Amino acid sequence: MLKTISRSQVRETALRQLSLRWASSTTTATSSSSSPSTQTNTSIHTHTIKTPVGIKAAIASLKPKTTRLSNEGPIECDLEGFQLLNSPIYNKGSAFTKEERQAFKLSGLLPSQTNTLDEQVERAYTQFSYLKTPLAKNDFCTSMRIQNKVLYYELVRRHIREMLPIIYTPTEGDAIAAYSHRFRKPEGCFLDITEPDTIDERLSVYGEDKDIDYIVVSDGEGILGIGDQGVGGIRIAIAKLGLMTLCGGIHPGRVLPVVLDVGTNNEQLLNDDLYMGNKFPRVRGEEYWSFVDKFITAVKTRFPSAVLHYEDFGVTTGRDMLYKYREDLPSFNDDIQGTGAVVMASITAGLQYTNKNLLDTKVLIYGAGSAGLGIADQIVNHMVSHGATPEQARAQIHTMDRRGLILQSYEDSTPTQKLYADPDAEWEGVNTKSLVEVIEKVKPTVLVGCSTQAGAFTEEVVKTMYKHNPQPMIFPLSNPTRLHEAFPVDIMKWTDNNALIATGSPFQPVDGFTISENNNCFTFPGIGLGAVLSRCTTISDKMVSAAVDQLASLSPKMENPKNGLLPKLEEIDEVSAKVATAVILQSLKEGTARVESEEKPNGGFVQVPREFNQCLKWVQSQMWKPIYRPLVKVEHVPEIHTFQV
Ligand SMILES: NC(=O)C1=CN([C@@H]2O[C@H](COP(=O)(O)OP(=O)(O)OC[C@H]3O[C@@H](n4cnc5c(N)ncnc54)[C@H](O)[C@@H]3O)[C@@H](O)[C@H]2O)C=CC1
Ligand SMILES: CC(=O)C(=O)O
Ligand SMILES: [Mg+2]
Repeated sequence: MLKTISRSQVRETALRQLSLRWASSTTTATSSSSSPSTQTNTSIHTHTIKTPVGIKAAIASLKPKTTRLSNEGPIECDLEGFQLLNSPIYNKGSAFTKEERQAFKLSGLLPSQTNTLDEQVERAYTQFSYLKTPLAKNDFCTSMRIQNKVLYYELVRRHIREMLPIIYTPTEGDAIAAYSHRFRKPEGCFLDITEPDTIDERLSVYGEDKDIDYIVVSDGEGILGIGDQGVGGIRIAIAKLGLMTLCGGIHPGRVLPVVLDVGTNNEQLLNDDLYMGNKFPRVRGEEYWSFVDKFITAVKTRFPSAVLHYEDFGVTTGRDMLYKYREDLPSFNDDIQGTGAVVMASITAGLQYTNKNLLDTKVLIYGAGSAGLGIADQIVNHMVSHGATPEQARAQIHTMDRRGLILQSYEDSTPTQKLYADPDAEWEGVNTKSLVEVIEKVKPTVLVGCSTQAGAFTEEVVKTMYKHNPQPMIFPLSNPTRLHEAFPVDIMKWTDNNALIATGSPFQPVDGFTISENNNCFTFPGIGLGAVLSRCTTISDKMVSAAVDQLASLSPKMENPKNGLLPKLEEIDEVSAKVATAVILQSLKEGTARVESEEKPNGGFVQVPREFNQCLKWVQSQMWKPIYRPLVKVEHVPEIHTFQV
């Protein structure tokens, strides 16, 4: 129980906490025999601490200007009254204890009863359930997220199956499309191409050095299958970061959503008086890339240990960006690598279940854009790491776009499409625009849809797949739900319930068969967490492949044919921790991890266990959890805690 605390007690408590945390951080990672219950939740995340002068001096005498963020014990807080209630990181609403209410001048601002987090979650869920439309529920969640992070994440965690489609795809797509009309409160960081020299100043509001672990950036051109949404793209960055916290345990005060407002080609937005972004066509070419260069430089300089995640850029931009800056900073394109990895994991699980060989697998990708080509690349990476040459692997993959099967004679193909183009001579006499004819010739093991063409996997298409495979893998991945190439209920009907399905959005089971949501949320939070914790210099293909193998190994399909290809959503935080562990171990193996060169505040260096289960425990100990912790009143604490991101 927290009592009113005097300055000297505060100092004592703070110092005790610090020394405890520092002491325990020495043993956490290195002690292989400690049980989970004795493991301390000591994060390697560090930040500048601004505590009262006396404490500052004491801290300085102990070691440097940084302290550790922990996941347990009291938290220092310098806010009070309305400011505290308005700080989503610290706010507990009706759960502030009597003592905290007195210490933080909250007594007159709250009704007399104190609630537990359980009671708050129950009340919030009842309010959520009353709301009639997904968008109204999405608004409710947004408002809760900017009021109280612990309550929000605990609410969503407990109702993840029901709430994920509200806070993520498909509802988030509708919320983004309506961004300027439903706007209430700004969140995130807006970078404006008309003011390229203000990038660092704009980022500086979010701190410096080690204040930020993870950044999601979008220019809003290719949002969730609904195309160009301009400045509304800020919300995909916010949504993805929400999942980084929910599934990947990244601290919600140490993330940064960024939109690059470079204009929009969406006529509807350009003609909308309420549209809140730059009202001119997208800037391209040299000016665009010079803006992006400045952004990357600013990120590297200001937040040198942050991981950068690209989301929903246009088809060629996203790819160019990934490869241009890949060696410069730890960066990752979710639509290319995250999606590729989860599809490869589903394929691997399907191959294990049907007892087929990876290198004999033929894949037809319908929709050779960012996601489709990312999937193709990931399949190649995986085949190569399992013994194929890149040429052999690419020969197993066929791609189609709006022109039909991509042939070598097509001059307007992108460089990546050209890698997968089929020789014209092999396709003489075949109508390469017909999906059915292409399937007849290729006889693919797997058909992947990321074309945004609703209903493209017709009965004839699916039955042709089934004719050549007793258990065809059919993955309609296009979001939102209405754009799916086929619905699972039809695919199962047309294949006598024999298809192995994974979808882009959630679907109900069909005849007791779970339909796995082949969502990249099974990969990006784990890959991102692994990159943050390993402090890797780059996110390599092999690190992504390690994530694939780990995710596939968690497939529940072998246990019961009615299970899905991927684990249950309810297990996603555990899945992410395991994926992160595989990524960290791979990074250590490759020598790109910097975590072990991080000096601990009490001297010595972080040591990450090499044994999988021990490393997993360490990873789990680093993950932020939505629990209320006692607040300790101090005069100054890191400003980062007050951000609403
Ligand atoms: N489930 C998941 O985790 C993810 C799903 N997606 C979804 O995948 C879809 C595609 O996304 P992106 O690749 O980013 O878009 P994109 O615009 O880069 O690619 C779409 C591709 O589909 C092709 N296409 C259009 N009409 C076609 C037709 N009639 N026949 C064959 N191909 C056709 C286009 O030529 C283009 O190559 C979206 O719906 C997106 O929401 C994307 C990323 C992750
Ligand atoms: C899920 C996702 O990243 C997309 O549809 O773009
Ligand atoms: Mg995306």
